[in-house]
Order: sequence, then C-alpha cells, then structure tokens
Amino acid sequence: MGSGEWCLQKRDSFKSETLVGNETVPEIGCLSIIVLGASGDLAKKKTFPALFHLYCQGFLPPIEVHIFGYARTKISDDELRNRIRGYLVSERSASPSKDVSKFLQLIKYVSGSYDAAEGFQMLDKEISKHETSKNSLEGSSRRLFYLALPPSVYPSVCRMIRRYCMNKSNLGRWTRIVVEKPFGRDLGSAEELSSQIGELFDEPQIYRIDHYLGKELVQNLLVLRFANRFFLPLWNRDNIDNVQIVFREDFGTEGRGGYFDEYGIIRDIIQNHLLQVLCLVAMEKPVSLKPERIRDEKVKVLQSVLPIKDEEVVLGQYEGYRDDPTVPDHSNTPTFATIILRIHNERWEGVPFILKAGKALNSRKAEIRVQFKDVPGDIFKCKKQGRNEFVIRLQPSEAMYMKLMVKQPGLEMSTVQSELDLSYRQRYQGVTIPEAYERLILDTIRGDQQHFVRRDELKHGRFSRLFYIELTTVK
Ligand SMILES: NC(=O)C1=CN([C@@H]2O[C@H](COP(=O)(O)OP(=O)(O)OC[C@H]3O[C@@H](n4cnc5c(N)ncnc54)[C@H](OP(=O)(O)O)[C@@H]3O)[C@@H](O)[C@H]2O)C=CC1
Ligand SMILES: O=C1O[C@H](COP(=O)(O)O)[C@@H](O)[C@H](O)[C@H]1O
Repeated sequence: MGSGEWCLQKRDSFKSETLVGNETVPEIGCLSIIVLGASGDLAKKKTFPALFHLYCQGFLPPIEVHIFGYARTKISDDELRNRIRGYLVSERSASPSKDVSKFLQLIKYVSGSYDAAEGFQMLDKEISKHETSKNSLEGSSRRLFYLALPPSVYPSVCRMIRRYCMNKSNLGRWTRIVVEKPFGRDLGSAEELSSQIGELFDEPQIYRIDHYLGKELVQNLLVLRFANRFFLPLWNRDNIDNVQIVFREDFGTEGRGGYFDEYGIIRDIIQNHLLQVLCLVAMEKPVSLKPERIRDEKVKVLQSVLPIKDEEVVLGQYEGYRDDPTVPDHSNTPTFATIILRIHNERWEGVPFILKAGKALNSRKAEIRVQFKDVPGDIFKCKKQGRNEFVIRLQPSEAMYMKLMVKQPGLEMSTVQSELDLSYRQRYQGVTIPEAYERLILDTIRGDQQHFVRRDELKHGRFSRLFYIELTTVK
C-alpha cells in the first residue's frame, strides 16, 4: 500500500461473534434490548440514537431484534417514539426517513416502577411474547438490559431483573446488564453497589460503561503508544514535563441539575472519564491485547496514584448555575475542577497529571496534551517560543498534532513553532467515525469487555481524597 493510502477495515455486519472464554461463538438468535430509564436524557440523546446507528448498519436485524423502553412515566409506545424521533440521525442510512420509521416500529414501551414486581413481570411477559413471535427456543435468546438511570436505583432494578426477567432456561445465550457511571458516590458506596450487583450477576454479565472508552481517539491510545517506535523511548519522566487531560463543555446543566448537583463535576467527569484516559496514557504495555491483561495494567496505574494534596486542587462554580430551577438555591457543588494527580512509579515519578473539567465554559473540547521538557543546551534560544507538545484531540474534530520547532523559512537562521498535523476529517475523508455508545453497545452484544470498567478498577480509582474535596465549599 502506498504511503498516501489508508486502510479501512469494515466491521462484518450481521455475523457478530461473542467471546466465551477464549473461544468465539456466533452471535445469533433472538435479541431483546431493554432500555431502563427510557424517558430520560441519556436514553433520548445517546442510547436510542446509538441503537439506530447499529440498526442502519445491519447489526440489529429486525428478524432477531426487539427493543423495549421501560420507565415510570406513563406514555404510550407512540409517545416514546415521538420523543426520540428527532434524535435519530444517521449519515449511514441511504433512506433516512424510511429507516427511522422501521426502527421505531421495533420499539415497545412498558411503564412501571423500579422496585416493584408488577412492572418487571409485565416487562418479562412482553419480552417473552417477542421471543415466542421470533420462534426462538425458550431461553435460547439474548437479553440486554441497559440501565440509563441514576445509580441510586441500580440495586433495586438489578434485583427485579434477576427475579423476574432472566432467560428462563439453561438452553444457552445470555442475560447482560449495562450500568452507567457514576458508580456510587465514594469508595464505600461504590463497594456497596458492586457487592449488591455482584450478588445478583457474575462479572462477565456486568458491563460498567464509561463512554469515553468508546471514543475513537481514546481507543487509539494503545496503538499510538505501543505500535510506534517514536513514542516508546520518550514516554517517561526523563522527557515529559507534564500531561494535561482536559474536558470543557460550553453548556451548563440544562435541566439535569437534579442529577448533577448530587454528584458534581468530579464524580460526573473526572473520576470516571478523565481517570480512564489517564490510565491509558500512563499504563505499561500489557502482555497481550486480552481485555483482562489491559485492565490489569490500568489497575496498576490507579494503585500507584499518590494522595491528592489540597494545594493541588482548584474548584469553581459557574455564574448562573443556581438559576437552573433543578439546582438547589444554595448549592456549593463544583461545576469546574482542576486536580493534579501524581503517579508514584519508575516511569512517572515527578510528572504532574493535570486533570481539568468544567461545564458552561467558553468552548467544547476534550483533549490530552503531553508537554515535553525543554531541550538541554538550547543553542537556538527558542525556549520562549514554546515546548514540544503532542496533542490528542478527542473532540470535536478528532485530531492529533505535534508542536515542534522548525527553521523559519527564509534567509535567516531563526526558529518558529510549527505543527505536524493529523486531522481525521482531512485524512479520512468520507469515513464516519462511530459514536462511542454505538461501539460499546455492539461490544456488549458481542461479549467483549475490553472497553468496560472492571470491578477492581472502580475500587482503586476511588481515592478517598477525590471525594472528600467534593464536599469543600466553593468560594
Ligand atoms: N445524560 C447524559 O448525557 C449522560 C448520562 N450518563 C449517566 O446515565 C445515567 C442516566 O442519566 P440521565 O438520562 O441524564 O438521567 P435522567 O435524570 O434523565 O434520568 C433517567 C430517567 O430515570 C428516571 N429517574 C430520574 N431520577 C430518578 C430518581 N431519583 N429515582 C428513580 N428514577 C429516576 C426518570 O424516568 P421516570 O421518572 O420516567 O422513571 C428519568 O427519565 C446517569 O447515571 C448518568 O450519569 C452518562 C453519560 C452521559
Ligand atoms: O458522562 C457525561 O458525559 C457528558 C459529555 O459527554 P461527551 O461525549 O459529549 O463529551 C456530559 O455532558 C455529562 O454531564 C456527563 O454525565
């Protein structure tokens, strides 16, 4: 292949496979996807649209798949369909309006509470009806429960699923649950939640989703780091001055204040999304690409993080936050935080990892900036023009670029900072980058847990200090 060409491997549609131990078995048979919390923000903006994208690419063939929405709100099938219709946009659909209508017909809504038998019995009845109509052998079908819900209701919902909605025989296939972040409020509640869910489901059935792990450039981190000779010798304390992992949003809570105010920016973004990115930037090379080996290395990073110092934390709240009617009038919940984490190991001793996250800022961006140390013996005296920097922009407009010194073109021997730029939109024209949720839901159907959070990652990522600072008054 010529140097100007790139290679795109297309996912094999229809013929999905799932991992069972070390073996792969074909993913076929009746599939019911149940979105709990179907009336909510996440379901409308991310979960149903991701399912729609998968549908448009043939991963959810109507002959096998049915989708159920479940929540307390009393609405009809059509009312749910109308709520989500406007969010179903797919560049991959040849006939968008036809596809939207056909997709919506796959969705049925069941209303019920999160802690009483009645609703879940009704849900089970509807799923079974669908399974029978698809002629699946009872119990040989697949049931995927997506908890698009606040974590406070996970335990009761999991109990209800376990009691009333599992596959009814031992004929095979599976029941899996996807749980959203934040996984609890602190170490104690995370452990309690893990034990409650762990008593009901085995680890291979539990998919703790962190959608940042499904973003294209987050998935690229391991390839970048371990498939490029350039980076191998440079990626350490001898060469790197600091690493910044930044999340900014240009909108506030927008009606989600009830949820957000209870958790704050640290639990909403830093403890999960940014910490997962940090693990991938800092971890050692795994012995293989097996999900467990990758997750082992992430856990080691978390275990090496030192306690956070007060003077290395800044908190803030945006003006107008308390004007949101869903936010309490005297809330001191931070909507902005900067925290420095330090990793106590041979590779990273002395290198600050600066994690920054904020809502309602002046732009929307998520990026990783790796700043290199100054060149020793700077004969060009170019220090003032800036350091070498490697930037990975996760969004918007995925890109990675390297800031470096070059000779200013012309007769003089002067220097200027320039960029080696790989912007995805330019380089991969015509390629649609999949949405994070789309990939991760497909991984769940295929039984691939590589990009999901393992129970011990949760435990070691809960530095008690990270949660204590959340309680500090914002000044
Ligand atoms: N929204 C987003 O962009 C993202 C959200 N998440 C995570 O997804 C989960 C759901 O988020 P989101 O959809 O925004 O949340 P919502 O506040 O929209 O809640 C989802 C649904 O849950 C039900 N619900 C809300 N509050 C309660 C409560 N206190 N007790 C019982 N049921 C309740 C409501 O349904 P009903 O009343 O009809 O039962 C609501 O429609 C959260 O864990 C969040 O962290 C993760 C990434 C992004
Ligand atoms: O998990 C969350 O993420 C979104 C931001 O997701 P992104 O993919 O658009 O970067 C954030 O708005 C929300 O508060 C949080 O719960």
